[in-house]
Amino acid sequence: MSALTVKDVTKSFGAQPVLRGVDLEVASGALAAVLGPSGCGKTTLLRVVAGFEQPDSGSVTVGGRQVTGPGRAVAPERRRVAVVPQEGALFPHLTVAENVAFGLPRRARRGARVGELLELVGLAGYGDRMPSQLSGGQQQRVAVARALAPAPDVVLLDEPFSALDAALRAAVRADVRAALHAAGATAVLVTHDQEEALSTADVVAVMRDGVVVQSGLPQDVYRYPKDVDVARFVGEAVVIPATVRDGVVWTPLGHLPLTQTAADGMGTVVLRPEQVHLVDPADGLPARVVDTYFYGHDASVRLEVHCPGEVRLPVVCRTQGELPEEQAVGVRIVGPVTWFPEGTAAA
Ligand SMILES: Nc1ncnc2c1ncn2[C@@H]1O[C@H](COP(=O)(O)OP(=O)(O)OP(=O)(O)O)[C@@H](O)[C@H]1O
Repeated sequence: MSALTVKDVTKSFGAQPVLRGVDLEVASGALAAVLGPSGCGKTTLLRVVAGFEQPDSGSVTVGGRQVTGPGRAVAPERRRVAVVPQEGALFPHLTVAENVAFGLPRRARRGARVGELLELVGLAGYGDRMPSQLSGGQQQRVAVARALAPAPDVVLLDEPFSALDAALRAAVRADVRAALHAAGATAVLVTHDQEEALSTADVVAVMRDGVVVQSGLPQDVYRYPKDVDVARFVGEAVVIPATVRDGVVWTPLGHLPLTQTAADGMGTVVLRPEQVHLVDPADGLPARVVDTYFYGHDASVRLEVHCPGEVRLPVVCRTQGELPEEQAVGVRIVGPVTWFPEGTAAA
């Protein structure tokens, strides 16, 4: 069953259309990421779901009850929707326990629930501290505990990790995800960080220019992007001109297997850097190293492949360490590539 359904929601600010028919469905208990570039309308969508903003048209259903629709606007506090803002926004003059209890009905504030929630977010024993005595990551966990306190139907998280430094972000992300799952909560996480969306969410909805252009499992969105823009947005993409003849795709890198069947015509194929394997120069297409970007866990190496017919093609691969510039290598493409016929492949 779906805990949240957004149907054809539109919203303009003055003459500027910001949401242009958003559809989104989140299954009960799932963590969905809404992923999109800055300004595509993510926060506005969240505000519409929370009830802070009334859309021009469309509907929002939470836990089977329509909360926004034609002639219908349930007040934010009556929606059973909780919001975790970018920076926790804890009450500075209340203790951690009091902050969490704030989300509970008055009669439940003295019971065991606050302790359970703090344990859920890994902060058992922190109840008497003041927010100023906590790290940024701990404050975000308290904000999540407070949001979960009234057992809302849906928790909305607006870029909740963006203020944390890189090392802390991954750990807090994992803990928050575990806490949401342990609580059985349905959640929507808004982010412009593709790695965060792919690694944290059960489903990813990619948003662009006020619409959800593709949603699905993180693996599917990454492997089978709907167009070249989505491919580029959810990860590094190698984009190559191609032609399909008799159902077979031809590229400057040779004949490559496709993820789907294709009608004859011109277009492009997209593959991922991890599909570009380095082999002995004698065993693959000849290439030379242009430069390397070192990321610690791996490195991204830009190559120029020397294809038949004097064609020079830029591709990217992943390696464990740097390679010297100008080094001669061989290249082999492994696994199927995604085909976009001309006209569908937004550049
Ligand atoms: N209250 C408002 N009045 C006028 N324009 C607004 C208002 N709220 C948002 N906008 C505009 O709507 C557009 C989308 O904003 P929104 O905050 O939803 O995008 P976003 O995808 O969340 O971006 P970011 O990742 O930068 O937060 C922006 O151009 C923004 O300036």
